[in-house]
Amino acid sequence: MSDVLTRICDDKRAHIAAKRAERSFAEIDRAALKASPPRGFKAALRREVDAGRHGLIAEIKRASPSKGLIRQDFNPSELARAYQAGGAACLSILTDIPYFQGQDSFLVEARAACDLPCLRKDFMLDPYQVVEARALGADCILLIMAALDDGTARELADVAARYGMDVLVEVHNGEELTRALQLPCELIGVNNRNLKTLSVDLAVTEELASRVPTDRVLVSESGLYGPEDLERMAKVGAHCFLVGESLMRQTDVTAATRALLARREAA
Ligand SMILES: O=P(O)(O)OC[C@@H](O)[C@@H](O)c1c[nH]c2ccccc12
Repeated sequence: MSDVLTRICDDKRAHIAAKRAERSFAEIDRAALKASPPRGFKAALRREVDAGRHGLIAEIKRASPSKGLIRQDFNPSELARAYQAGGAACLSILTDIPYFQGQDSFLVEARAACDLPCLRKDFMLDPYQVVEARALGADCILLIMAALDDGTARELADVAARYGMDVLVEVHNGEELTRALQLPCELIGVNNRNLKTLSVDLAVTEELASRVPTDRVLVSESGLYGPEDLERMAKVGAHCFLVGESLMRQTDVTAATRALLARREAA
């Protein structure tokens, strides 16, 4: 039986082939070159960390393979504005359709509704998707080391750089981290969720954090619910966070974002 990540990536390859038949590479390339200029994603996170604050990447995600439907009342523009008002530094928007009920239009709408840099959250396997991300307005893309060989990861990172986008490189174990550190990418995301089994453990960030050089920006991803989880991650040197479900389940997203970022006076 194949694992979740393998199934997602197999479906993604078929999806990319269909997209390519609909809209040629030359066409999306033209759209990418005309797109609104990239907002600095990495710079926005660094600004927060340098000011002694938590750098939050707040995620717009309607559903997931592990949780099913997460949010009923789902309006990407409103969510983007709510996250910005609550103090998020950046946004992450799921565009994968079959597993996350995402849409490319969610990225376009969310970005247009706020000033925050936006990550296209998807399973990137082909340069076509990277150029398409820029055409949709993305400021950053995600590269998942568990889904990519070294050569492809390098190629996708190079394409992103050529189009002025930042790259968040995601790892889940020491071997993937070693490979990620060979890439010319400053944002290293440690995913507390194993994408093959979907199990979550915050100890993953604790185990890997000390191996991330201080000139990189460490982002702890997944399974973070309250300020105490952020403080736990901050203790091992992670000051940036990617949070989805816990915020998406709240009625008042702005208040929830503020509460998540609130730090104890003594801290
Ligand atoms: O909803 P959570 O547990 O707060 O997690 C957010 C984010 O880290 C998660 O959605 C994620 C991390 N890496 C991914 C890769 C693909 C899809 C989704 C993800």
